[in-house]
Amino acid sequence: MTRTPLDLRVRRLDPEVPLPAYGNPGDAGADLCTTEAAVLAPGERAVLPTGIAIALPEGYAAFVHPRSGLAARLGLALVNAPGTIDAGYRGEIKVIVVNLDPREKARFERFDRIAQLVVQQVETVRFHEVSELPGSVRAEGGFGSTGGHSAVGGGEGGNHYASVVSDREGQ
Ligand SMILES: O=c1ccn([C@H]2C[C@H](O)[C@@H](COP(=O)(O)OP(=O)(O)OP(=O)(O)O)O2)c(=O)[nH]1
Ligand SMILES: [Mg+2]
Repeated sequence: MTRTPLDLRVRRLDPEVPLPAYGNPGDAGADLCTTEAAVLAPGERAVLPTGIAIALPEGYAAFVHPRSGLAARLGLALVNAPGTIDAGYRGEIKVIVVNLDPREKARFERFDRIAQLVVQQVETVRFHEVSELPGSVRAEGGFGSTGGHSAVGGGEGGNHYASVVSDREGQ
């Protein structure tokens, strides 16, 4: 069964920028382009404009996700991944990128696809303060409570994570 896509109003703030587009039918993320060329030195970050503004219906949010091809090839990450676009936001969608490659610059031309936008329904809640929460199997276990990882534990000087956890337990 084919689902009817949600109609979303988009404003082009740059008349030439391509509209966000899905690479394949059924993809979750629609690609966003940068309207500015950029060169990022190793470790450098930048806020890239997309030339796009949207009006999401109430009860929706859009999330700016990294593109895995750029992550694998260039070491490009989004500092705030995923970036949250609130339903009421009418400004330009911007993408906060960082070059995590230790040696190579990351170069982008105008209209390169730099990130992808995932539109989702979201709940808003009313927060009711209580003195006790209902029980659960997990209870307060977290941060690796279900088992370790080969990179964590043992190994010389490599267990910063475990020391953080045990410091907290001592408090
Ligand atoms: O990657 C992003 C993340 C956010 N935004 C825009 C849309 C979002 O609705 C607004 C605020 O984002 P967020 O709530 O994450 O930032 P904040 O630091 O909490 O700002 P504010 O105080 O405006 O909520 O900024 C972007 O354009 N790109
Ligand atoms: Mg906010």
